[in-house]
Amino acid sequence: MKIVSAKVIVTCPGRNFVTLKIHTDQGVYGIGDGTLNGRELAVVSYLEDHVIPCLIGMDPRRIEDIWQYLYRGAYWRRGPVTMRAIAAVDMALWDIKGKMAGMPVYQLLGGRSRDGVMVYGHANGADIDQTVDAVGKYIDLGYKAIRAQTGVPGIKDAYGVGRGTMYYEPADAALPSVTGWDTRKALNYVPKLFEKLRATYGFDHHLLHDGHHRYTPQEAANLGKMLEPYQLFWLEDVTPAENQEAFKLIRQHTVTPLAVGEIFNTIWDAKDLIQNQLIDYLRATVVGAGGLTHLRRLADLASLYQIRTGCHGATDLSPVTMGCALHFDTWVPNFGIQEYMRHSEETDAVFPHDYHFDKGYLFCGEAPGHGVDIDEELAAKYPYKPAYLPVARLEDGTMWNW
Ligand SMILES: O=C(O)C(=O)C[C@H](O)[C@H](O)CO
Ligand SMILES: [Mg+2]
Repeated sequence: MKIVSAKVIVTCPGRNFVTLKIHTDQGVYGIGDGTLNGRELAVVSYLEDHVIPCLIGMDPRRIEDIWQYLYRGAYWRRGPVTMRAIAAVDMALWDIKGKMAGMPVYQLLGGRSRDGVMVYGHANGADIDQTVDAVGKYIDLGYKAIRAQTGVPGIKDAYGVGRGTMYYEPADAALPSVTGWDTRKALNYVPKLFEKLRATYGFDHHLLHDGHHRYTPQEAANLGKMLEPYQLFWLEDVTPAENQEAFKLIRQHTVTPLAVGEIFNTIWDAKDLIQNQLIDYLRATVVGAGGLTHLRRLADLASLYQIRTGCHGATDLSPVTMGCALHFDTWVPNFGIQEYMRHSEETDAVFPHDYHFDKGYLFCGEAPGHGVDIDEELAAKYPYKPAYLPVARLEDGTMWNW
């Protein structure tokens, strides 16, 4: 069996997606996601100019060998562009293997560990009252877990407060828009949101919050401590994780569960965090961390330390990644939760899929492969549109982490 051709499809049904389609000499094809929000065309070039020429003639059944070939063979290891390109190939190859075997991907991974995949939705509002109302709407929709982000008085366009209630699309401008940040203001306000959420809805639902890399380790420890009475499911990306040791300081001061890793590319980004038990949930996902082949290595290492998975699932990850993630989540023994930011109707139409939401859970389908396809004719109607993530600056103009 051989790979005979592969192509990259870029489409923008409301936001940009990079999709790889690999064809084999047996008439079977596979689909993979390589979207890198705000830097999409770098992955397109990496795939078209440097990966696809090497794939032609290879045996698509050799998923592991092709992964090693693209990782070790590049010499230049890791990084978001390389690892997303590898992920796109990997997803397409698992899709092909599933179709050849007549089995859904979760069966190939080892079979079902659970009936459904618990997800969390994104509630946000301009202030505490609006955010509390938004959480109520998610509860009415049957969600068991909800991430809550609020606008903060005095902070321009605080992270997580989007346009619309069901979609949050931060990559919103042809050049990066400038948002603000002020830790003092956030520390004054965010705990009050969770106080009000618990007072309004009680403690039956899981609540989550994303610090989006804004706090220093000391500030993060302070926030974690202040949030303890509200029993969060997790506090995410509370400080940047390039320095994995930084989490020791946070851990010493708070029992609020910590999640990190949506920007991790490989197991090396998470190794010390995992082995020192500095986090509780790992946010790495299929497109970010080199596909299913590499993500399961991360999950296995994490399982030795009772750390559970919580795959990134924002809308910049295409339905192809969501499909793969749901097969992974259905299998992985140390599953924690799956993020689920709904895609727009236009996106869902471009990527027909067989997963579905019901009462706070997502369910992957039983179609052979990962169950997500691309309607190329429809995709062609939505050409690429440059869109950047925002940047963040402090009040005095200093560049900060968005
Ligand atoms: O979903 C989350 O937790 C995020 O932090 C979303 C990110 O801002 C988004 O994926 C950036 O492209
Ligand atoms: Mg996040």
